Amino acid sequence: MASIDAGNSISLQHNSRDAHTIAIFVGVLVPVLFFFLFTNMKNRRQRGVRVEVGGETGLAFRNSQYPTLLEIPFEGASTIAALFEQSCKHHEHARLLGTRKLINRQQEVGEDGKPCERLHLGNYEWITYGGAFKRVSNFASGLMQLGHKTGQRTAIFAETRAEWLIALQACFRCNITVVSIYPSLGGEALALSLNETEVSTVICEQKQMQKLIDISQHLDTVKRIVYMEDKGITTESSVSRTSSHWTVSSFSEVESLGRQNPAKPNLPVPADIAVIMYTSGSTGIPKGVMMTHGNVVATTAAVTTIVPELSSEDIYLAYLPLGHIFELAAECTMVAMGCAIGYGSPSTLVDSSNMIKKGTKGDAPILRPTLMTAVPAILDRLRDGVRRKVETKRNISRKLFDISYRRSLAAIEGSWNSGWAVEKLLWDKIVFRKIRAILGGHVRGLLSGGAPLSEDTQRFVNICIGAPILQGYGLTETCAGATFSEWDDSTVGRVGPPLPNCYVKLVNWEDGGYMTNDSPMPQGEIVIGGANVTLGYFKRKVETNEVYKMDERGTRWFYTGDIGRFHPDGCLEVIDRKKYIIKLQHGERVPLGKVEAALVVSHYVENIMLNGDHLHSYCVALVVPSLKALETWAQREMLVYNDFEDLCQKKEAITEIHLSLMKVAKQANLKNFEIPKKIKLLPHPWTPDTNLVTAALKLKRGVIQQTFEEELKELYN
Ligand SMILES: Nc1ncnc2c1ncn2[C@@H]1O[C@H](COP(=O)(O)OP(=O)(O)OP(=O)(O)O)[C@@H](O)[C@H]1O
Repeated sequence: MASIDAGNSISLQHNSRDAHTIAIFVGVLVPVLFFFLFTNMKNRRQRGVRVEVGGETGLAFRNSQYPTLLEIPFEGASTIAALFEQSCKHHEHARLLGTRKLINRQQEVGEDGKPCERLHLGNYEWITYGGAFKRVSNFASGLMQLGHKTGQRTAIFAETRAEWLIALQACFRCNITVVSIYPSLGGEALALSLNETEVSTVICEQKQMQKLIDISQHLDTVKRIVYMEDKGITTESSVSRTSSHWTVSSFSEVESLGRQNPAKPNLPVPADIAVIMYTSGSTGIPKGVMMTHGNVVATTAAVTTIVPELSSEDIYLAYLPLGHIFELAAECTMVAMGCAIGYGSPSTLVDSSNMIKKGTKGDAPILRPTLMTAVPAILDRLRDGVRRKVETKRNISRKLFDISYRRSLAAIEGSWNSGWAVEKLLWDKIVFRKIRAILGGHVRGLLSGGAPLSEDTQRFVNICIGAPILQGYGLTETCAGATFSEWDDSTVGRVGPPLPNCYVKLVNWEDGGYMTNDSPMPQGEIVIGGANVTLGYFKRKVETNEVYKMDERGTRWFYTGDIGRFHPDGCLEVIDRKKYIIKLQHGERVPLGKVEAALVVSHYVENIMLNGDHLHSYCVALVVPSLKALETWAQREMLVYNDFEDLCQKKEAITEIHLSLMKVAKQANLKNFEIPKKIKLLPHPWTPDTNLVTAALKLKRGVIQQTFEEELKELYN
């Protein structure tokens, strides 16, 4: 018995040891093995593949999932008008356009002591796809009734709002080409673009009327104005003053005119020009790009493949300028998939936005979007806002944030022992939930584009928002999209493989020394070919022929002037624009935009422009400091100063910001010659109104260099 007992106990011990081993194997090794397998598979996936194409010799890639180029999102949707009509029928009862109710406007005094307007906004009020289709049809009929003829052009001169999209779609139903104009455009540029494109009807916001009145003597072709009504803004006097020149009608008058006089649509074909869109103007005078319906639907088709399971369950927050192709393409994509679009603005986006009345809610927390777009400057601000908020917290909360951030970062970067589901849930619940609430708490994807995004910002926002930050690369000339990083690609600093609607080719830039046989990665000028490449610049044949080329196989190529490199998995990294890669006195090359994107990570920096040239051996920088960050530091240091302007002159402030720039430069592995040796602090913000940045918040280098010529000279003394 005893031996049996002993044997039993031994075999029991054996069994329990075996069970233990199995448990360890199943509980630890299997997940670890799976983790490595999965991570490897994800990281090794070939996202872009080589392709043989026509035209200039180079190295071309296409999207690995699409052997042939995608041109339309659905059967029959070959124009934006047809796509809109199909979607409205298919999603008739789903919500399409949401606008916040304006409760009142109030004049207050801002933090800087200047008067400012604050808005008390209520909930979103919605129009369904069916309702929007009726309004579009009515507005289209109304325009015809007013006397606007097919073949004449309209201009939309307004901030992003539901009526923008209604007017745009209405024009397309009558095959009218729309000229899109940024509301921040100054009088002279406004007159120039309206005259150049021979616009007959301007559709604007009530608040933009005065700008038109001021230049009315210089407008050669405008015959009528349709203004979008704004609650609480009166234009009676302006309307009567202009009536001698133009026919002036309100948006709702045109709709009701159309309702009473329905007209047959005159639908476009894919080759018709849908939009003449002006480029941002970051490198000079904006050029009008002619985009066909075919171009826009090709972009729409491609972008629908980027966001998984895009559907009428999705809510998109629209607030970037619709006059920029990035926003227009995003909204067309949302419409194609039946999503709801809630309108907001950069100055009312979150609770702390400068036009939101204290104690009331920003657009995002009310709308609770699932998808958003952003330009890098906005993501940088979001990151700074979160960092500032964390800094004001008690020591323990700060520590908790740091730990959770570090652990989440390690998980994303592939550490096997962090970021497991339970741990992730814990950090989400106790740390990140509050940050996510800033944008409503439901964002599942954020699309960034239009300019270089710093790796630090991309990662920071990705972790804090808990959603992928997809980076896209494209130009107005390529109808936004050329490449987009993919949903499951957790790397930063790259812009993904080619979109399924185009090829992306690198060609040698010998003068700059970027060659397709460079090692370890091929480099060169980025050339884009496919259905999204637009017709060219309006009335600028010479410039068009310089950068647009048709190859022997019928593919249209656009030479972007940007320099990039392809990673082994077929993803593109944009190095910078040719124009922005400058050579210093001793021949070192500095990609200004890329370096600025790394330096803007300093929490002291609101805006920065790096400057360098072949006459000097070092770079310098003009910096607009963040008022909040610099003043908080100055108070902590008990520095005495009169006002912000005075603070920006203080040696201590300059040194503090310079040190911070050097720190972030080191973290981003910048080379010594890329780091500015001297800096100048400028107290006034660079906004589109100052003409120092574009409507999409990109630097206008030429204008900045001219405006601060003296300051730059001083920095080189
Ligand atoms: N993800 C990105 N990373 C880096 N640069 C980008 C990215 N997306 C866009 N860009 C830059 O933006 C440029 C396209 O910008 P856009 O079409 O808005 O007008 P613009 O080129 O700034 O204006 P203009 O042609 O009048 O100077 C590209 O050529 C590229 O330099």
